Amino acid sequence: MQANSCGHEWVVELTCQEDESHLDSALIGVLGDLLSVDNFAIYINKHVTLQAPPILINTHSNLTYLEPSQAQLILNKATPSKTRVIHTTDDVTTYIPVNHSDTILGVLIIKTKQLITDRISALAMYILNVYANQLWILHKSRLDPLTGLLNRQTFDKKVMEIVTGNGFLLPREQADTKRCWYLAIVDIDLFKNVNDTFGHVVGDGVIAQVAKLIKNNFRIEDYAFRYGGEEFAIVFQSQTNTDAFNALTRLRQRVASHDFEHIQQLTISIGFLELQSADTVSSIVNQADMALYHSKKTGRNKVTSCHELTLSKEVRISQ
Ligand SMILES: Nc1nc2c(ncn2[C@@H]2O[C@H](COP(=O)(O)OP(=O)(O)OP(=O)(O)O)[C@@H](O)[C@H]2O)c(=O)[nH]1
Repeated sequence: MQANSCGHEWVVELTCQEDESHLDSALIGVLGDLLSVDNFAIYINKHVTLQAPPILINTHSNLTYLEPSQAQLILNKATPSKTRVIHTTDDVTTYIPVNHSDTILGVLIIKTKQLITDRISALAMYILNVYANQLWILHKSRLDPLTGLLNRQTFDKKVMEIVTGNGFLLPREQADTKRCWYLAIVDIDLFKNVNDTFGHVVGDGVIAQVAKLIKNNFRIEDYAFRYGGEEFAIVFQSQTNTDAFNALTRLRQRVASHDFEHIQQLTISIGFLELQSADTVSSIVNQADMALYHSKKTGRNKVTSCHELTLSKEVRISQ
């Protein structure tokens, strides 16, 4: 796309994007037009507000692929709004930070035979600032204001991405160990009593506190959502159903032993299942809900695996 000297068309192209993957594609296109070379790579921290390593977004880049930890080292050396240039005998590498306010969200790496002009470098920085602002706005729009967890609207999309294998999956430390994705639905037990006894303000505080315990109990590459009023969804990776059960049991125990302000004790009930590639979002949620219902029905403060529930029903039917 051609743009006038101040890049007006490029800014419009970036700021009209409402979807993060489309925003990434728009940035790749704009930088391709601006730089007129294919030798560039864009590494972005997709978690935005969390300290997570940056990942490559233009995966067809001609540059040597950097592992997230290597890209992180480059990011650590970056200063907001300052370009860094390294000359070697064969070429010149230019590093341009992607920053929002004083936070560096990523880096653009350009390899050329000759130093790029100051105008191109300044325009690239300007485009990256616009991209970072738009990324920030999209990120904020995915969050629930009370808990800071991902909101309900983001849930279906993220689950679909994972089920179809199109999501941005951050690499795990032991990348060679196979892990599966699981979905858990978590519901606060007898929460109506909290509201009725202490009022909605205390109730809101309790919801925020449970959200914090959920966040602290899972990994940075897992996803936690506020699914409804006092209901949460966690999409996380585990090696086996038993590992998933244990992780959720740890959360259940942490909530049960947590000292909540005003209220004495609080428990949660959980239902979970492994995500399969043929599933639809509604069937996944239905199955998790069934397992959750079982936890509630059999006394609350429990974790039920959908898999175990199905097996035990089959055993009962066959008896
Ligand atoms: N404070 C507060 N309360 C909420 C919010 N959203 C939903 N609730 C309340 O959460 C309560 C949920 O109650 P129920 O669905 O009856 O379930 P429960 O009392 O938790 O009982 P069980 O789920 O059967 O253990 C209702 O009183 C809702 O008004 C919220 O955002 N803030």
